[in-house]
Amino acid sequence: MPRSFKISVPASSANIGPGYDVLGVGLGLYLTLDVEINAKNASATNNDPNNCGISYSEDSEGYSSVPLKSDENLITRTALYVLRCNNNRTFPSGTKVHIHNPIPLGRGLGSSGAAVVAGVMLGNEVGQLGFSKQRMLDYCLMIERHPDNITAAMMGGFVGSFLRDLTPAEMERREIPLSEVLGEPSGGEDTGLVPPSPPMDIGHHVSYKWNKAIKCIAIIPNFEVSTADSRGVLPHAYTAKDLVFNLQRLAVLTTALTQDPPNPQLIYPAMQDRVHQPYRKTLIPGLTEILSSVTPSTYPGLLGICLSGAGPTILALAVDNFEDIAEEIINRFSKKNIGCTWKLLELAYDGAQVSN
Ligand SMILES: Nc1ncnc2c1ncn2[C@@H]1O[C@H](COP(=O)(O)OP(=O)(O)OP(=O)(O)O)[C@@H](O)[C@H]1O
Ligand SMILES: N[C@@H](CCO)C(=O)O
Repeated sequence: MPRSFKISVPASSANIGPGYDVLGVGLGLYLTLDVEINAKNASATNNDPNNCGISYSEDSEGYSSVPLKSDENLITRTALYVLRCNNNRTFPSGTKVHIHNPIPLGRGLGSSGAAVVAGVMLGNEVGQLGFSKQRMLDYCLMIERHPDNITAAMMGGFVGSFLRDLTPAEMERREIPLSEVLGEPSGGEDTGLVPPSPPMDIGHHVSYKWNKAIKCIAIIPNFEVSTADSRGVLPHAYTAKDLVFNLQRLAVLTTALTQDPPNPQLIYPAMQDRVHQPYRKTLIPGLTEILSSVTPSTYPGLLGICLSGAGPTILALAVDNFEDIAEEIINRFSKKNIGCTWKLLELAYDGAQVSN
């Protein structure tokens, strides 16, 4: 039976300063998948062994580099994971997925989180599995193992999340190497392996309010930092002083961003961090100076500034003066010979959606 639907998933910015692996906001920049299932048109799937033809719009980020084989592309690989956990080896015959991706890859705007959420939703839809968003988050967490980007992408808005304690057996299932969860690209062979299903209700989250006057300025440098590399430079242990520094700010920030009018004297210091940003300066030239020198007193309208996710994008929250704030940060990066683009984004309040 021919069927078509669309999946849309927002970009996201994680951490928001002190909330490393905890806070995230969905951003109004959407990865979209136009999906067609039409058994009569099977040739359009490019003879893919999993029955799935993939195309990207030419203006998509990563257009010339993302893999188009269903067992290599992060979106369809994730969908195959969900399907194979649920007794389907492949996509339905004649599945076509056309992707439009405006989210820059490897820049700290949650491109992989959006791809994983889109992939889980795709598996859920084509397999007609009927999972709730909460259950789909479990699948996402088997792939992207920190909850901040995927919760923001799935649920939208401003969210805080944590992972529940797992039993030893659940822990073993969740810590299975990613290659065994997603399967290695097999060159077309179906290995027949059934991947591990996720434990139930791994992620817990809460949605905060957000003062809608606050806009997000994303200043996006022209180089990539992979999340894995950016996590690799972090220490394994912290002093109590540094942890308390972050906890105090985290507690204040979640409410400060709801207040009307927003108070820059509260928000700016509450967005400081000692857990990840100081260590990531080795990967992002100029980071420390940028974070400390663009302030609400030099740029009225600015509320706070931080590294977006694992970087290198800088996220500035502001109610006014957007262009001047962006230009100042772009100028500071240009002194390090780094070019940037910038976007003014609203929050994506609704999160990931499927529509007909
Ligand atoms: N739309 C997409 N289609 C296919 N692969 C994608 C897509 N989006 C992201 N990816 C994969 O995810 C990788 C980027 O993931 P990574 O976690 O390093 O960065 P990010 O998600 O953009 O940043 P952050 O997690 O800090 O917000 C890309 O190099 C690509 O392999
Ligand atoms: N919390 C994550 C977000 C990036 O995926 C990090 O900072 O590494």
